[in-house]
Amino acid sequence: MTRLGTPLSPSATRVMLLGSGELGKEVLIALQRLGVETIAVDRYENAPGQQVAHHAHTITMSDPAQLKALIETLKPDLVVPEIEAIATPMLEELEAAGVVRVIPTARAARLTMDREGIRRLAAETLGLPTSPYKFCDSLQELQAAIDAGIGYPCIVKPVMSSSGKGQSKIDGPDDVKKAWDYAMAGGRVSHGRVIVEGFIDFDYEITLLTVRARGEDGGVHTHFCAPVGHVQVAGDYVESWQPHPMHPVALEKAQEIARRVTSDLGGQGLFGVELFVKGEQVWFSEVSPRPHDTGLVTLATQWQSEFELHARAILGLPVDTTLKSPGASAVIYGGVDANGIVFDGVQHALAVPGSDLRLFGKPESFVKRRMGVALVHADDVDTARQRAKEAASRVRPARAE
Ligand SMILES: Nc1ncnc2c1ncn2[C@@H]1O[C@H](COP(=O)(O)OP(=O)(O)OP(=O)(O)O)[C@@H](O)[C@H]1O
Ligand SMILES: NCC(=O)N[C@@H]1O[C@H](COP(=O)([O-])[O-])[C@@H](O)[C@H]1O
Ligand SMILES: [Mg+2]
Repeated sequence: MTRLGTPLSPSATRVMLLGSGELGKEVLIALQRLGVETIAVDRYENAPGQQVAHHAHTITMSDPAQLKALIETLKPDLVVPEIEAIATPMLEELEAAGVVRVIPTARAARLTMDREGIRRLAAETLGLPTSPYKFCDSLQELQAAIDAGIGYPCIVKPVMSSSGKGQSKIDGPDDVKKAWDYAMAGGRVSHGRVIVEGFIDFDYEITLLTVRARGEDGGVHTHFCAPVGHVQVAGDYVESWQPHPMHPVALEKAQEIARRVTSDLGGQGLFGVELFVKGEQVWFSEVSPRPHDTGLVTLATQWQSEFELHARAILGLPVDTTLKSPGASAVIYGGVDANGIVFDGVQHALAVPGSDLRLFGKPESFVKRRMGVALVHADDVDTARQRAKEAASRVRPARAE
């Protein structure tokens, strides 16, 4: 049975987010609406989620000592990882000692923290179809892996990175050194290890948002959202839409892969299962044991967004993954390197029929930093995609005078 308390009182239900970017901000808002006392932690001050939580803390989350000290001092009921780069072995220790419950589990956070843990689990333990891959610790090993069978084209990624940071495609021998150097510069935590993956020539890719939530019978059940289609540029999502139509055989395979990987990771919460599809063939790519950036679209398309679903599932509450309307999202990049930027054109953007915006409030903008997103609901996905791109393009980030 779930009992929720009153925030800022001794009865409070207290939840700590580790990472408080745009995705965490929406989870925090969903928790706030249920009267949960929220603690937003990030690596820099005034992160988006810190601006809406009851409490804000800034630490190096990859430092086990700092993480332990904060959790032991604040003693939250739940710890909710929002990014990969966290000292997850410390979370496992604290969970094992009964100090805290980690969402979905500390083991899931550790396995998905780097590409090696989750890829070996999916491909080698669970036998799920994936691209061919190899892990390499040097340029020489990378070249050898390509020559020994991965071949061209292939994709190189730092083992610990996200949103395409440090990722590049290799089309031939001339690109190998460039890709290695780029990976070394782009990882979240310096780590001289990469994965090289054979290139999958997919028809389309989806995120299958999958929720493990407790039912009234007390058991944990798996629920699927309608497939989210998306377009990625340089490994970073720029556009997503829901629902993405799928051949029934491919959809069944996608759900089976998602069910198997999320059941193994266990616990309660929402997962973003990334899949590549070609005809009736489906490959597992990776999984986030938390809301997914491409799932921002659900703020416009579902009765319960992926953030509300996560909040409900982690609190042991029932969920409803029903679609409300077709819709789409389009990313707004910073376009400039500057602090405290301004956004012009918001009134024109919101004049697009069915549109909404999220401006995340990140204190510092970079040319390619995601600073906001346009959301649109419409009668069909094609219209929604056109309108979302139009709305996003009408927002013009600029340096403050
Ligand atoms: N083996 C592959 N074959 C073809 N395309 C790929 C492959 N691996 C990655 N991609 C493309 O690059 C995108 C980003 O890859 P991936 O999801 O592994 O990176 P990421 O940095 O973890 O991104 P995010 O954090 O946004 O999920 C994929 O969504 C896909 O479009
Ligand atoms: N693909 C993962 C993803 O989208 N994560 C989201 O981006 C934030 C980091 O943004 P930043 O790099 O701009 O600080 C994270 O905190 C999370 O909300
Ligand atoms: Mg991805």
